[in-house]
Amino acid sequence: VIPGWFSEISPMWPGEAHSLKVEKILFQEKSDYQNVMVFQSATYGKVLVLDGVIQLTERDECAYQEMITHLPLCSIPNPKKVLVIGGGDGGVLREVARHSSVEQIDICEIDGMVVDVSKKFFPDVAIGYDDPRVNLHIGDGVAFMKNAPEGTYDAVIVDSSDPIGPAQELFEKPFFASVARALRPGGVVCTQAESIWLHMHIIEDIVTNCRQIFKGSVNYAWTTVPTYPSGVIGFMLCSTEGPAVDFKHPVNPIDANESACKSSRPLKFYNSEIHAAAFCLPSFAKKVIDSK
Ligand SMILES: NCCCCCc1nc2ccccc2[nH]1
Repeated sequence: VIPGWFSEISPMWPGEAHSLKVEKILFQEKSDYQNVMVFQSATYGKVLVLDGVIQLTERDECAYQEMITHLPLCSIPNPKKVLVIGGGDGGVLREVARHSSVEQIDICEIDGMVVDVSKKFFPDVAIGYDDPRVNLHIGDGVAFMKNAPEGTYDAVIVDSSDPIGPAQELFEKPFFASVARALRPGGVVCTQAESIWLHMHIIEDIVTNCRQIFKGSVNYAWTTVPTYPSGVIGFMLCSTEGPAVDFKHPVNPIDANESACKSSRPLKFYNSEIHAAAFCLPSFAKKVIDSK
């Protein structure tokens, strides 16, 4: 360990470790579910770390939060009811709130400490909780999904950590089936779906499961996040049987400074061109994803 540096060592990326220079550790405690740490980095702002894995940094969180939210919500004409599973930092809520058609934003986060820590150390991310349309549930997203009435949501966003840890069940078939049931016909789901550089086997299994469960369209998109190992992270975009969804051509564009809630800042990353581009994949990934 190099003093003054945080190295992200994890079985999720064997043999490599992204490092950030640490100025000061601001918080470190064990919740009922995981180790929660916040540190001030030298060049990426404050950093949220769960069980030794970087979840977000102030400097580049926009790339992840904006893409995981607007890829699904800009793909359907009039999203009204949205559910977020995970996402306790509030960043996805901040992005969903930009859509004026949205009337109800439910969020189910298993670890209350993540919510409290985000509100204290990441106010520009946790600002999402200020929107009056938000209903926060602290609990297991798997159970929440099972209890959701059939056909409730226009969109579900699964902003989870990784299959190693509390989020494991959010990557399994029964959970995807419960999401499909809770979505209306032609509803959409967007899930955190790992890195094509590091996790092609995990992605292969997710695509196989999604194609069996979601009878609309199933697509993989990706974005660049410099502080995620391999510099990229992806998303599964699926729709249920019903009105066709063409993820690659946003029917409900959001422009750079549209924001339904007064307090949100202009978009830093997402735009309609990068929406379409996000679905263009390198051949080694296309071969696996398009063949399933
Ligand atoms: N809600 C935050 C999502 C990211 C969680 C941590 C993480 N960091 C990653 C880097 C590469 C591939 C998958 C990853 N998963």
